[in-house]
Order: sequence, then structure tokens, then C-alpha cells
Amino acid sequence: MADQSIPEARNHGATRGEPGGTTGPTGPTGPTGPLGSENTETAKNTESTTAVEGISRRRLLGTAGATGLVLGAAGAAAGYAAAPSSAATPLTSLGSEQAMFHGKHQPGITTPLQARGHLVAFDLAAGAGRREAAALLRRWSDTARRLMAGEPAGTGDTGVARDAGPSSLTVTFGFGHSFFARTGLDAQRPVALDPLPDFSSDHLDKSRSNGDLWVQIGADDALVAFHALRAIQRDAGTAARIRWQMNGFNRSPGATAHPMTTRNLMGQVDGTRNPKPAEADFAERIFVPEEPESGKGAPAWMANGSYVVVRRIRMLLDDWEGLSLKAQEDVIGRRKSDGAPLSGGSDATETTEMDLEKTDGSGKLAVPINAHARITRPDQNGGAAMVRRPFSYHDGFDADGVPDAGLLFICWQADPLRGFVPVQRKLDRGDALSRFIRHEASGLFAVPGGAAEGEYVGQRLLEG
Ligand SMILES: C=CC1=C(C)c2cc3[nH]c(cc4nc(cc5[nH]c(cc1n2)c(C)c5CCC(=O)O)C(CCC(=O)O)=C4C)c(C)c3C=C
Ligand SMILES: [Fe+2]
Repeated sequence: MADQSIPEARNHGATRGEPGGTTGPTGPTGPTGPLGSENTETAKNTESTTAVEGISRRRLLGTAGATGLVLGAAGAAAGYAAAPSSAATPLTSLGSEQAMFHGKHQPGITTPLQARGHLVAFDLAAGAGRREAAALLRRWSDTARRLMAGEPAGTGDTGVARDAGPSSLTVTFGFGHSFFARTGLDAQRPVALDPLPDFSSDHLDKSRSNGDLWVQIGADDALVAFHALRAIQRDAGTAARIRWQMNGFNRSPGATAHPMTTRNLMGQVDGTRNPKPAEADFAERIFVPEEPESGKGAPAWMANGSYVVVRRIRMLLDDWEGLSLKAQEDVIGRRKSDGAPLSGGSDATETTEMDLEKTDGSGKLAVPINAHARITRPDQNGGAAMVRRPFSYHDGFDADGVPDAGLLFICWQADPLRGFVPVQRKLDRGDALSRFIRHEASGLFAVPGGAAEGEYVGQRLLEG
């Protein structure tokens, strides 16, 4: 089944500069970037397209078929009884947003946060080696490219997403430490993939940590995301088996007229101070250089790639929710309502600079000395920086009613020893937040650069 999107409805010419970006119409309620509210403008192209124009023909026909109506841009009549009859129903353009598969970097790193996420790690099957891995990455890349364009997967598409557009789908692939021995590629294993140090506060479940291969799926539609997950799993065939899988979510695009940075399950605005692509040192902090320094354990196949640290962090919500608002704000060092630093006045906003020295009349620091947002700053950690691009998760309740919920913390950096590790070492010694969270699973993966047209992700490693 070929994609039947109305060609002029797609903003193909309006792709933003950053690879991995999305195309498509935007509006005041567009999704927030992973990089904080300042990035919202750059995260979306600003060409406006009416909502109905932005809907694919397939979706329009599907809707008309379901309701027995033919929809027109001006005269979309009432579908169900409650629908207003006077104006066109403002169909959302969310489904037509499209991220690019091919590019310098893989998608899903600087792409605006999506509403749904699936993380899945695979182990190669016994007997599968480099050849099988190469064939698998070729299949996966082909599937990712098709699905991200709103096309069906190759043969045997399940039809789950047939009425939806691409919905900002991204599929991102990475290699774990164990992949290299299994494929005879030890000499190509980057030093940066050496196992993370043990942290004293870790409660890690090894069966839900690491893995040979890692896939991150994000989309603004739950069916589109599941469709991609299932296609990726089916593609694995007999070459690899799922080791662990986690599901996450974020605020839906359009859920608020004030698209500040998204909130986590503690209710905090989370992601404000992420490095921004417009900053001069962004690429250097987040991506492996175009020509990695050879002989230093930084292999050429990782050019333009990045390293991702994944931590499943449970939030101890019963304890957290028992705190007063003031106590919650002191834990982070920012206001809960709008994310403004506690050192700011009543007119401060999320982006107001934090004043670390500010005291009240009695000499007490406005931002407490152990506040999470103070402790984690690059200027308190020798410049350590990362892009945090998490999903919240909720996996039901324990028998005693305790929620199994928290953050699938996903952070991106050019080198984990200069990003995640120093900051987590500091947090491990105990910031104000640490008594309300528990790290339950962990992974570190090398995510190669994006595939050029006609290539697959990881080709330079597997065929180099
Ligand atoms: C090791 C890295 C980090 C872990 C683990 C971590 C867990 C974690 N964080 C929050 C909530 C917030 N974090 C905020 C800022 C922030 N956090 C980290 C790193 C880790 N967080 C960094 C590097 C920063 C930014 C520091 C800076 O540059 O100033 C904030 C404040 C708003 C923001 O800037 O995003 C919140 C809120 C939770 C809930 C959590 C574990 C569940
Ligand atoms: Fe944090």
C-alpha cells in the first residue's frame, strides 16, 4: 500500500536544518523539543498549513468511510451528533509530521520529544554473528525509513498504522558492549563503551540492563509507535531475541496552549537547561566528531554518532507527594508551577538565569546547596553536559499499591565519561532528589551517525 498523502500538504521543502528534525505544519501548541522551551521555535518549521490540508488523503478517506461522510475543507459536516455544524472540524495536523531517517545524525536525538516511546534491547541469537547482524541492520534500516515516511513496512505489514500519518516517528539504533565480542569486532569497540562504574545507590536488575543491540522508537501516536515496535521485532526473526523492553510517554503535542518544557511524573518542568543546537559547543558536547581521533579508542565508524545512557529510574511517588510544595521546590531549586529558578523574583520565568549566590534576608541560599538543579549544572561538574530526552513510564502498581512509575532517563553525549558519569557520581553521593528516586536498570550504547541514502545504520562498522 503506497502512501497517499496529498503531496502539497506536506512541507517537504521546510525541513529544518538539523538532521533528525521534523517536517510538517506547526501551530502554537506544537510539541516541545527535548532541548527545553527555548528550542521550540527551531524544533518546528514555521510554515503554516491548515489542519485539513495537513491531513493525508488516506486519513480523510478513512474518516469519511467510517462516518459515511465526505469531508470538505470548508464544509466538513457534523460527523457524530455532538459535532458543531457551522465550521470545519479542526482536524489535528499531528499525524502528518515527519522526521527524516537519512542524515548526518540518526533521528531521535535532537528530534522534539514525542508522546509515546518504546525502548527495546536485543541479544543476538546463538550462532548469529557479523553477517547476520549486518543483514538485520539492513532490514531494520529499511523498515525504519519506510515507517518514518508514513509508508507500510515491507512485506507482511500488520496494518496497525494504516490510517495514520508518520506522526513524527523516529527509530534509532545502537550497539552495546557485548555486541562486539559476539560479532568478532572487538577491535572496533569504542573505549567509551566500557561499562559504567557501579554507583552505590544503584538497585539494578541485570536482566533489564544493557544488551547487544538497542532500539529507541518515538512517535506522537500510540498505534504508530506500537506498529514500529512490532515491525522491528518481526524483522529480528531468528537473528536476535528481545532482552528487555520498556514503554514510555510524554505530554501530547497540542495538550497545552503554553508549550513550555514537558513535565515528569513528579510534576516538575524537566529539560529546561538542556544544551541547545544553536549553542557553539553543542555538536562537540553531544556528537562524536566527523573525524574521531584515531588511536584513542574512538573508531571512525562512530563519526557523527553519540553515546546514550539509559536508566530506568523509579520515582518514590508516595514519599514525594507527601512533601509540601515548598519542600518539593527546594529539592529541585526551581518553582514547580513554571520551572523558574528559586533565585528569581515573581516575574522570573523558566529561562531566567539561576543565581547560585542569591540569599534571603537571613543569609539562606535561595537555591539550596543540595538542590538537584544546582548540583547537576555543567559549571559545577567540570563542564559535563548531556541532552536529556526522557520518557515517563508507568507499569501499574505493586501489590501494596505503590506505583511502578518514573522516568526512562535517556541522555546523549559525545563521551559518557565527560557527560553522564561525573554528574551521576555527584548525585550518587546524595543530592536532595536522590531519596525520592531509585535507579533500577541501566544501559550504555554506541549510536552511530545517520545513514546516507542507500546505506543502512552501522554499515561502516559491519562492512568496514
Ligand atoms: C546523571 C544525570 C541525571 C540524572 C540521573 C537525573 C535524574 C533526574 N532529574 C530529574 C529532574 C530534573 N532534572 C533537572 C536538571 C538536570 N538534571 C540533570 C542530570 C540528571 N538528572 C542535568 C544535567 C540537569 C540540568 C542542569 C543544568 O544544566 O542546569 C531539572 C531542572 C530543570 C532542567 O533543567 O531540566 C529537573 C526538574 C528527575 C525527576 C530525575 C530522576 C527521576
Ligand atoms: Fe535531573
